[in-house]
Amino acid sequence: MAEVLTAEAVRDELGGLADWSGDPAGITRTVELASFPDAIGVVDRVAATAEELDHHPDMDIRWRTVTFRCVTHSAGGVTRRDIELARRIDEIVRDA
Ligand SMILES: C[C@H](O)[C@H](O)[C@H]1CNC2=NC(N)=NC(=O)C2=N1
Repeated sequence: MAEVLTAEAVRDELGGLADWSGDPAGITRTVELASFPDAIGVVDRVAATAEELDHHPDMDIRWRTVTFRCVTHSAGGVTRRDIELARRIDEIVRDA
């Protein structure tokens, strides 16, 4: 099973993930899209990537604002898999 990162390791990784915040309990990013359909489009693309990685973010949709939370539920905290997922979410948001 993937190991939960230390607080220091999460802080280091967040240095490369400027739009994310959090700690070993979870990392989050909130994004406001231009419209509700745009928000759903982003969620749909993130869902496809999550299936590809077999690693799934929590996603909270409020009209055109989406909050992503990455935590490895089976490990009980943030692992490298969450950092990779966050990077992939950033790519999808960048292209939206
Ligand atoms: C069998 C499969 O790998 C697991 O159920 C995966 C699926 N996606 C997951 N996603 C997340 N975020 N945490 C998990 O523990 C997790 N477990």
